[in-house]
This record gives sequence, structure tokens and C-alpha cells, in this order.
Amino acid sequence: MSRTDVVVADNSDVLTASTAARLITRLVDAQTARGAASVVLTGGGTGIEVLRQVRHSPARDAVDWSRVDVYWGDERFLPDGDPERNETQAREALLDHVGVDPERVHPMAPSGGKFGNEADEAAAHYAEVLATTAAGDTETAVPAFDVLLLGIGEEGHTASLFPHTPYVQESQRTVVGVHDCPKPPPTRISLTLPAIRAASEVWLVVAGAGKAEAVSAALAGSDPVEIPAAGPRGRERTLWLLDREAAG
Ligand SMILES: O=C(O)[C@H](O)[C@@H](O)[C@H](O)[C@H](O)COP(=O)(O)O
Repeated sequence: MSRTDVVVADNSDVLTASTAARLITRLVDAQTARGAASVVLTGGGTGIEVLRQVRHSPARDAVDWSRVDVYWGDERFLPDGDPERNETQAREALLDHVGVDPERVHPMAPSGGKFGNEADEAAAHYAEVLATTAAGDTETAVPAFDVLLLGIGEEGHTASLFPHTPYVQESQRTVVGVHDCPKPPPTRISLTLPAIRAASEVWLVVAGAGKAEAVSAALAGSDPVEIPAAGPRGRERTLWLLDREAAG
């Protein structure tokens, strides 16, 4: 049975630094248990700052980065190398500074690449990548990610699943092309809730008073169609990592 925990840090600096320490420990524990670790990264300022904090942590290299499988929960569908891409920011913040195995880093496709400007095709391809690496891990053809990181927006979006959209209601596909996003850029790729729920642990890392209402609504068990951040849950654990402002 999955459990939900809420941990509140005094401020956003303590939140991101402590989340980085927790992530390092989670990855080391996974590698100790099964020889590898898998993490799903998020975009957004808070999520990227966590990666920067991992990079600067004295404990960073307790992780064998060559045995970490890296995925993304969502991506802005922009040209390769675009500074607004979550992949670009994650590489600058952490991945380019540790010894990850390029074969084990799985970015979502950029626009203008092999899928041109077809975000839906790029999304379908990422679903195939997940199914291939899942190897029967879970019933949803998605790897049993050790930890899946998420941020949330003030109106309750998470990953690129926004309120009252068909994407947050998707129950079959694991990855979708998302169009007309209210948060720029308008076209994205996102894991769906069934894919997110394949993770062993889901961590929602949230800072700032502007998010307090969405956090409160999600924790109160709102309908994910209204508050998508109410939808994610880990198979073993759902962890809300908040600063005091976001905790309300
Ligand atoms: O690509 C994105 O924009 C993210 O995946 C998005 O879900 C983000 O995590 C939240 O919007 C929080 O962003 P902030 O941490 O910048 O508020």
C-alpha cells in the first residue's frame, strides 16, 4: 500500500539542498539493492535547482553515475539545445558534470529532429523507449522508476498535464504530445498519470506561496482533472517536499 508523506523545509534553499541530499541517498540505496538506479527529471526552476544542488553536493559521487538511467517526465518541444528545453537545463545543471553513460540517458525528442514538428510522433516514440526499457517491470510498460521528480504550477498542473485537458484524463497511453499549453512553450511532450504511477516513489518538490493553494487542494484529494497535481502517486511512496510558503 502506497503511503503519502509531507516534509516541510524552512525555505526554498533548504528545500532544494535537502531534496538533493535525499535524491543522492535514494539513488545510492537503489544501486545497493539492485545494481542500478532510475530517475525521472522534471523541468521548472525548483526541479532544475535540485539538480544544481546535487552537482555541488560533497556526497555527489557516492552515486555511480554510470549506472543511473535518466528519463524525463516532460519536455518542451523545442529544437535540440534550446535553452528552454528541460534536457538542456538538466545537462547544464548536473548531467554534463557527472559520469552518466550516454546510452542510459533518455531525453524526449526535440522539434526539428527525426520527428520534425510532430510532437505526437515524438511522444509515441518515447512510449516505445519506455516499453523497451521496462522489460516487464510493471503492468503499464513503463520502468518501475526508483524516483520520479515533479514540480507543480500555481493552477495545479504537473509535468505538462494541465487542468481540464484530455491529457490529464488519458488512461491508456503512457506518453502524449501536449498542445496549446497555457505555460509556454505551447507544444510539449509529457508522461501521463498512468506512467507517473509506475514509479516506486513520486516526489513533488514545491516552493513558494503561489503554489500553496494548489498544494492544499492536491493533498485534500481534489479531482486530478481540476488539479492534476492531485493525480501522481508512487507505488510505494508519494512524497511532498515543500518549503514553508508552499505548505501554507
Ligand atoms: O516543463 C515544465 O515547465 C515543468 O515540467 C513544469 O511542470 C514545472 O515543474 C512546474 O511548472 C513548476 O515550475 P517552477 O518550479 O519553475 O515553478
